[in-house]
Amino acid sequence: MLKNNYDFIVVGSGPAGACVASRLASNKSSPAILLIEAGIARDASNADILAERWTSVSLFPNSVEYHTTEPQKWLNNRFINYDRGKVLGGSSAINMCAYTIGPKDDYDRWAEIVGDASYGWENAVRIRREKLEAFHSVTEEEFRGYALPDMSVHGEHGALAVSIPRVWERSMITQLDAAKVSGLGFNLDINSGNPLGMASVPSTAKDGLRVTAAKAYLENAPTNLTILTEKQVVKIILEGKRAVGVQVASGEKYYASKEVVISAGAVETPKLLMLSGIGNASELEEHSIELLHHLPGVGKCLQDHLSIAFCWRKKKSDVDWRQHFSNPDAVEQAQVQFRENGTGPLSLFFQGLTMGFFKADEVLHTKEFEGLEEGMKAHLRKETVPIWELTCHIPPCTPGALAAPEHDYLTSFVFLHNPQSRGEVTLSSASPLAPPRVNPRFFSHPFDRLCAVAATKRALAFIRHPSMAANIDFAVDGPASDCDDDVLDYWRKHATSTWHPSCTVRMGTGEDEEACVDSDFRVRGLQGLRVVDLSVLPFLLNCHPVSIGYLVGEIAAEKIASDYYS
Ligand SMILES: Cc1cc2nc3c(=O)[nH]c(=O)nc-3n(C[C@H](O)[C@H](O)[C@H](O)COP(=O)(O)OP(=O)(O)OC[C@H]3O[C@@H](n4cnc5c(N)ncnc54)[C@H](O)[C@@H]3O)c2cc1C
Repeated sequence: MLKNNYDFIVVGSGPAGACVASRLASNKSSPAILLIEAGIARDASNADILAERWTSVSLFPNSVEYHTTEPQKWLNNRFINYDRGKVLGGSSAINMCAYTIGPKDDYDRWAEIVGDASYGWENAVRIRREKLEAFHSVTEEEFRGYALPDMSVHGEHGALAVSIPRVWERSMITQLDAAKVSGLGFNLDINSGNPLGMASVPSTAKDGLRVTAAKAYLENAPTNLTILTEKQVVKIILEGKRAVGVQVASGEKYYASKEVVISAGAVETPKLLMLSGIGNASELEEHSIELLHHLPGVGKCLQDHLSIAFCWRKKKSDVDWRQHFSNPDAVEQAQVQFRENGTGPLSLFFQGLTMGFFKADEVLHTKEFEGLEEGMKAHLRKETVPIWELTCHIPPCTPGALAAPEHDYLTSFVFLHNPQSRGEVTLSSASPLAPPRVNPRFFSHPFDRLCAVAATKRALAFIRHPSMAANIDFAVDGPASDCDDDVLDYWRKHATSTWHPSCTVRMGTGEDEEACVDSDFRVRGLQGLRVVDLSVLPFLLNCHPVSIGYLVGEIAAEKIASDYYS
């Protein structure tokens, strides 16, 4: 029978929560850990095939919390998709499996902002080498000139499988060769600490199968780790200024003699804190929630990466997957073959992506740049810090391409890094089952708009370079012209979130009035309560951040263990 008392309770089983729960449970003192997840425990053996990573949100509807933002004023008042994983493993079970860690300068900035070397590049490398990564590089000889992982910064025996494809698709090679000759820049290892240049990006996968946080950390859980699924935590129970347990929607209460750790993600964590009476006094008052602890920064400072897709019709096909995926019988056969012996089309398609991070120094000589605070300006000038990202090896997803699926397309995404727009997560009601209001205020900052124009022009210049243009017939979806107004108009009409919400329960020093947790993840002013997920980032790192979720989990587990068991 399920007991009610534990040493630690962890709420949410995404990359950060699964990692912290599993690492604490493995401590030699064998503490009793309860991990509570609102979503289902999806069978890891079902169709988690990497080649089908694009369809995970539609393939597993019962693993998704469907959501949109508030209307985005600077994006023509559009509602932007804000889905999240609601399943064991969190969003790692529905994401696109791109594994990037970002620039080393970001880590050192994080350490500097919060005054704690644990977050610096050196320690991040130690954790990835010793605990986190199980790097598989099985690339066949003929492709090795395109990827050479720097194994001095990667781990080989950690919890999370990270892989580079065995065989690379033709169109990826075209894109990487073009990056080499066009001046865009090429990178043999996007995760070396310097992400600048086009590269083949590794995946959180092994042998062509997605690896979720649940697979990496929760399979074969020790008996002192109890995992409860389909239980939504609706309240953190406080006794005075100490967290002592949680209550779930069905009414049961669970108690933690040591600590409660909230890892519900950057949207749900601030919501849960506010529902529990921890947040900005005036906002709680608006919803008649009793204020137990005034913490003004809860839900503030939301950051995310804005992105946009462009599409061109190709003259001739240089991909093999279009015909495959448009034939349902072939898809079914390939699934059977892949499940039987891991071979066939599904072992070849979309095993890798071409992706690169880039600077755009023209934005450094503008009034928008001059308007930024000095620390940010200095950071943007650092050697490894990008302004934008280009991803190319993507199936057609824009309206023009979807309307004529019988053709081959080049689809590219441009992402904005170092976003300056700041949003917030607020309550829509005091009911725990009501979705929160999410307002990223995308594109509200002039610097983001400036960078969108610069990034688009640079991306278009790459596609127009003869090495890429040789196979382009005409543009299908993109700005009407290269002039700034048309580029901005295209972004306003079509830009989307990259589903990288972060920074809503920000880590910081005592001088930062809106900082909610200290660098040991402790909620300021309370005992027995930590937040461990992407909410705590002081700024959104310039990468796809699942890697940072795992890193945060590993760092928190070390800190908590050292407080209780060293
Ligand atoms: C569609 C999509 C594609 C993405 N693609 C990529 C990619 O290719 N590469 C990359 O690096 N990143 C990607 N991301 C982002 C990445 O997956 C997330 O940044 C990462 O999973 C965040 O980790 P987390 O631990 O902070 O939270 P989450 O992964 O959000 O996990 C939080 C967990 O807490 C649970 N929970 C929430 N509230 C409660 C509650 N009240 N009680 C109990 N449980 C609760 C949720 O159900 C969820 O399982 C993508 C995200 C999405 C949605």
